[in-house]
Amino acid sequence: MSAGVIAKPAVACRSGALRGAVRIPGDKSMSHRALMLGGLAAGRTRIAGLLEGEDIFNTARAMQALGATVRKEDGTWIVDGVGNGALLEPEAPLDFGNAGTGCGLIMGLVGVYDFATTFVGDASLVMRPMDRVLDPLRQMGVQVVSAQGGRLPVTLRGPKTANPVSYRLPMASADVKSAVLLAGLNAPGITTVIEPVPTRDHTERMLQAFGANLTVEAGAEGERIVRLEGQGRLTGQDIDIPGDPSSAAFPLVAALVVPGSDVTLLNVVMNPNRTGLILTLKEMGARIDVLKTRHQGGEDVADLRVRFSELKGIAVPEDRAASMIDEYPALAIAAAFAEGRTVMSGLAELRLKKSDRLAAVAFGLKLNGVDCEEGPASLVVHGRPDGKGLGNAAGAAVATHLDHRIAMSFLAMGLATEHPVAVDDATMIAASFPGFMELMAGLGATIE
Ligand SMILES: O=C(O)C1=C[C@@H](OP(=O)(O)O)[C@@H](O)[C@H](O)C1
Ligand SMILES: C=C(OP(=O)(O)O)C(=O)O
Repeated sequence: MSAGVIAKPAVACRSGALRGAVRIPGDKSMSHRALMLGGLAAGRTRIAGLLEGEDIFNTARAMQALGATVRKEDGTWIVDGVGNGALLEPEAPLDFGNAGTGCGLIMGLVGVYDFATTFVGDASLVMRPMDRVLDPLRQMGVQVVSAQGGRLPVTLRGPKTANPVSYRLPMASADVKSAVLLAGLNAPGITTVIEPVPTRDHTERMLQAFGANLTVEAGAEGERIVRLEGQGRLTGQDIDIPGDPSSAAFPLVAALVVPGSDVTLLNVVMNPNRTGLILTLKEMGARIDVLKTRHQGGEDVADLRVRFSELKGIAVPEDRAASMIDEYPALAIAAAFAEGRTVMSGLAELRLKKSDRLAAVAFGLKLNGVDCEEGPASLVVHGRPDGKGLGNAAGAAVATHLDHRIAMSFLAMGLATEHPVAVDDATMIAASFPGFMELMAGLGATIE
């Protein structure tokens, strides 16, 4: 949210059983990539199911500033691309608002071009370290001017000809992997990314669908080696984007913790790099049925039937973190209603998201009566299955720090606590889940 926008507090109250079948909005990761590759490819890309969230609109505006045409016609987004290698110099700084992925990926996409591009963002985005993306770009010959630690505002100027690199990811990050691959599209020869821990692979899948020569090979000890041939032709595609599992997480967790609930979430991406939350909740005793598995937009998708469940705490395997990185705030809410202790570890990356999510979740849980311990990269939650005594009778609000997932997680929590749960600002929910309030109300949730 840009400075000057007025915060909109919200309160969730203990609700009766949640019931119904709902369609989850389009996947945010896929929506960013569809607009970027559509804007870059030669010819027309038609996108159905695009997430109409603020993070995505910022990517759409950036692609327009780089020469693509983006418009909506009869419910479908139509993108006319410039052709690989033919992005235009933007006339003004590109403003990514709250969106780290939009910003990081487009730094790769356009940063290697031989002109200057400036990147700006909101009060959350300017706090986020972008050096993780800028370091490989520097190796490719990009000149970087930035605030301290690679923070925004950042200005990039590419070399006459970019060096293709072989880059081993120092952290599990699909954003960094994707930025390097997108930069490699404009470098002669082969760009290689080695990821020690697999992360979401939507960039690889979509690049292949647009015609890029990209291969994935298994390396030693579970490494993935991605090789991309630069300067190839990309051709516009028709894409049908399925529902975002990271958005599904909120009604899913709400249905698990509100007694009597029986909810079906339609059309959810089931890419194995995105399903860590479902696996974890099932280990905790969640009744989640994965129904009608099928294929859409190059991904497996399914409907999820979710029923109220008696959950028990577990130790969440650390090596699962990348497959549920955005879902820990929602998982922490499920853990607040589980019998016993839930131990989440390997969470250093959570401190670098739209907010310091480890601190924000621990603060919100404590404010609402949940016993928890925050470590440098871990969170232990002691659950209270019936929600008795939980919530904040005095109406104190959880600080959301411009983070949509903190807002939605705590609103889901308040549906099953004895006292209401308030958040200081629900406006950021529009980043990823514009119809959240209406969707939850349709299921029977009381959120004001
Ligand atoms: O590639 C993506 O679309 C995303 C990757 C993740 O970030 P990292 O790759 O930095 O972990 C995730 O947190 C973000 O919401 C979306
Ligand atoms: C971290 C997130 O997004 P981004 O990194 O794109 O800002 C998110 O949506 O949870």
